[in-house]
Amino acid sequence: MSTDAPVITVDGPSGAGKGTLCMLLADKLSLNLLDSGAIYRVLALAAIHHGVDLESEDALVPLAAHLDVQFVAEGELVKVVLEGEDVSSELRKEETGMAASKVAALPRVREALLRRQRAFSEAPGLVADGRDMGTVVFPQAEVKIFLDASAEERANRRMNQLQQKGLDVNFDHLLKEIQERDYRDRNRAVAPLRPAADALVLDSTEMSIEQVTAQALAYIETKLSAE
Ligand SMILES: Nc1ncnc2c1ncn2[C@@H]1O[C@H](COP(=O)(O)OP(=O)(O)O)[C@@H](O)[C@H]1O
Ligand SMILES: Nc1ccn([C@@H]2O[C@H](COP(=O)(O)OP(=O)(O)O)[C@@H](O)[C@H]2O)c(=O)n1
Repeated sequence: MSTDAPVITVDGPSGAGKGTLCMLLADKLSLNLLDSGAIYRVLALAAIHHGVDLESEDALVPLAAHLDVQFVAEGELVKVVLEGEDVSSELRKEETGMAASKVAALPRVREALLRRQRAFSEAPGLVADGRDMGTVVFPQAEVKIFLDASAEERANRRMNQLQQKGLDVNFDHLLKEIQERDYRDRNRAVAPLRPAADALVLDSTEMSIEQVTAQALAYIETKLSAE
């Protein structure tokens, strides 16, 4: 991978803070951003809208290969348009995340989405957020980070996030959903969630967003200056 367009991967389970960290890193380092989870979420929504069974690999592969999605930057936010329809708010719902983890368990579906994800790697470089960025999609990435936190802390963060949006949420229900999604992501046959052998593992359970960002930036600087 060319150092003209370095790739920084951030993988980890739901609620660990990947999206937050990646946005800050892309902003501070002026790099492109890939939210790979959004692609799996969009595919799950496309399947639901078209009445396609979330476990039918044969029906999902062509949908994945021809996914008509646009990510439109609108100031700080990104509007997600699926087949001409703004699906941004539907995209972030917990049930969409759960549906995404079902379609993401299918090997040929993952294969069909590989090229689309790799196309994000262009100058001046990329920060890639997901589950298999460092292990499968960008195995040659210059910098790999695996961001973790306890399931209880992640459920707590998700609860606060949803409450801030004015949604009524139940901690036990969220924790159960997070654990179910973790199990599916960690135990699937292809591209399971695990740290790459050469990743820095950061446990953010007891860390603030500022501390995580500072540690990640220091690590990135060390790695990129050693290239
Ligand atoms: N280190 C942290 N400490 C406390 N809250 C955090 C931390 N990192 C992220 N958060 C908050 O937790 C929630 C989930 O973070 P997010 O970045 O969406 O996680 P992920 O992308 O890994 O699912 C957000 O509301 C975010 O502001
Ligand atoms: N690179 C990726 C990204 C997401 N996914 C799947 O997509 C689901 C939603 O991902 P996400 O990153 O948007 O979820 P959160 O971490 O934001 O909850 C995950 O639970 C995974 O099953 C994946 O399999 N591979």
